[in-house]
Amino acid sequence: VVHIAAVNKDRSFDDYQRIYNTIAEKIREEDEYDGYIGYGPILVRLGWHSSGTYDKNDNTGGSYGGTMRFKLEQSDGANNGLGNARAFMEPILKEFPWISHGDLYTLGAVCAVQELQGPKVKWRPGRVDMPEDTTPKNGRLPDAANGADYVRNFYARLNMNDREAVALTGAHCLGRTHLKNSGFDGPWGAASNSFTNEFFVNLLNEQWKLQKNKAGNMQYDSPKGYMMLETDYALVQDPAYLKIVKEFANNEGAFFKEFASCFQKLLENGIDYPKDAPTYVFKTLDEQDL
Ligand code: HEM
Ligand SMILES: Cc1nc2ccc(F)cn2c1N
Repeated sequence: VVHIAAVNKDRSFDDYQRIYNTIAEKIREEDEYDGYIGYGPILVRLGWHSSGTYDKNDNTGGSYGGTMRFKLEQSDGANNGLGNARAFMEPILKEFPWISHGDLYTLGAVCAVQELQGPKVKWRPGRVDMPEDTTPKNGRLPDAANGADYVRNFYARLNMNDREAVALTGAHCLGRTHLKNSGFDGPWGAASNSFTNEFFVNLLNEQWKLQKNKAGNMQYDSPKGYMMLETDYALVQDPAYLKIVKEFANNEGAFFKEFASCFQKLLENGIDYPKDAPTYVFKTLDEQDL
């Protein structure tokens, strides 16, 4: 499968910055969502899950075709709860009908990372909505009840190495788990809406106890009421991953640098960009004094 980015000469940086600002202002406005966590974390998850179906072996899946808009992909259990993120995006699609779903879902994720004080993430337009029959089969998104070998294998399918895998999982500094979505119990204590390296600091500093939660699923809980998935905890069980976790826990800049590059790579997996395709770095609302 080949997906060529469509270079739309009628649209400029300002058009996309306007969509960025609309999303960012809506995140700021609707701050009560999910116990005042806000929509940022779930917008990051929407962009990530739109892209996480990619398979480097046949170049299928990924963000290009915007197939997250179809009910088949939405019915994948791993996508439970993302309807709230899609509902958030409905009015944006109405106001800007010229943007593709793939571009909007990935732009929303970049906007959320930046507005939650994370690193600047480069973004390129050009994804083109594909028909329903191109939707990848369910089952490509990861399952939390696994260890390091599974995690390494899963990320290899997305063409991500150990450092990229650890950095990407660092997005679990945001938001929380929800029993009704995933069967994992999210603490209110550690849930956050600012992008930091705390995921790595907590992994190393908290005492973790593997136990069955009230839905009968295994998760790691800490005395402070924090939680980690088995796939999160795998990052301190595997010596190669552990080394990177320690680096990112002690150097937030190194984490930000790696996250910025591999999050863009994740959101662009499977897409061929012509050499005249533009690359955008959006300004935050704060940088525009908005
Ligand atoms: C092995 C890989 C991964 C697994 C098994 C996994 C699993 C999960 C699960 C079970 C939840 C809770 C969903 C809910 O109950 O609402 C969650 C939340 C989340 N995940 Fe992951 N995840 C993985 C990787 C990633 C990556 C690569 C990113 C982004 C770069 C990411 C971003 C998020 C965010 C932001 C949330 C919070 C969403 C919210 O607060 O509504 N995750 N993840
Ligand atoms: C704060 C926080 N956010 C998340 C998101 C997903 C997950 F699996 C764990 N998380 C934790 N501890």
